[in-house]
Amino acid sequence: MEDSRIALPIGTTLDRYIKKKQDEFQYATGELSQLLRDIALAGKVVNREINKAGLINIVGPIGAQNVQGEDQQKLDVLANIRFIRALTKGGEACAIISEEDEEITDLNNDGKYVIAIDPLDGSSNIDVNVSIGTIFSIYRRVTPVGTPITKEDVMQKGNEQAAAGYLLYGSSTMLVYTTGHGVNGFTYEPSLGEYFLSHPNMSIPENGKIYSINEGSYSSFSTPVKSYVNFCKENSYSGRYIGSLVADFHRNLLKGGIYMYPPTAASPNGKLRLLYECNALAFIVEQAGGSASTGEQRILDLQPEELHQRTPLFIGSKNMVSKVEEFYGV
Ligand SMILES: O=P(O)(O)OC[C@H]1O[C@](O)(COP(=O)(O)O)[C@@H](O)[C@@H]1O
Ligand SMILES: [Mg+2]
Ligand SMILES: [Mg+2]
Repeated sequence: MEDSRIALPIGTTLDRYIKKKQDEFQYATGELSQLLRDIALAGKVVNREINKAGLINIVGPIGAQNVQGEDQQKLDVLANIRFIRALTKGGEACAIISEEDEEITDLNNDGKYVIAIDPLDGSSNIDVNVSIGTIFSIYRRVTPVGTPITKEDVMQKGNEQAAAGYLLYGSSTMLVYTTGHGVNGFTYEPSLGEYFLSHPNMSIPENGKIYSINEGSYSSFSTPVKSYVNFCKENSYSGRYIGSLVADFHRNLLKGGIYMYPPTAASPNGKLRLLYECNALAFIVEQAGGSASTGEQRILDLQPEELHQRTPLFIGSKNMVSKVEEFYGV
């Protein structure tokens, strides 16, 4: 017999939710909704491939490097193909910036939106069956529809995002997104092939006791970062670091915490990319009541100069991020 303590009524599907919000906020004429559906659909395909990755020879490196000199994994490349294909077929996107492509992928000049995407985040965890994700940002183009896209369309500040989200391929698969009216999370039910609203109006605790950082690089952290890490230890915070940004971020969003990727000897500007990693999560965290900073400046105010630009990132519970900024002297 079903236990009423654990059996939840299955309610709102992603499709129904998007439709309802579109009617409520009229945030678009339907194209933005369609883009979210396209991304959600590609996410289902990628999820299926990840689930059987070890069985169909798609784990491991592909033998090439991306523009940033990182070894591409087979799944990085496959996920990139899946998302680009879905966004191309949809017709709403005029351009895509991807971690896996050196240049902008030009699509339909009649599309109104520019997409920035990290198709597979947490590549080093693919082969070891640990949670990985996809991160995306959606911007409205600034040049007239029907004309070729320009640098202006692509190099927009994070605070211009129309929507942003991530897919987390974890112990369950989730889609979390915002269109600037709060953050909502949907859990994928594979047997029904549907995402259902499971985490409405997500908000991050103002204070947290989890810190996530690759402490192996401690010796090359700057003094403010070392001081903050020591502060976390003195206060007996829990150290939790999966090494998949999406997964670390998602845990901290639910529980309260901070994720940090500061400048290190190996990555003097930090490792994470502004356009397709940091901006999306910064928009989400702010919509959930948290903050995202370089240590000295709000992430969403940064003016991008390059497609694959990196930035230091401190993101999570508001009071934790302001404590880091205090150590920076902000
Ligand atoms: O191994 P490190 O240096 O701690 O870096 C881990 C970080 O690198 C990333 O894997 C970078 O993302 P990609 O896997 O998309 O390149 C983040 O997900 C993660 O938080
Ligand atoms: Mg990534
Ligand atoms: Mg990636």
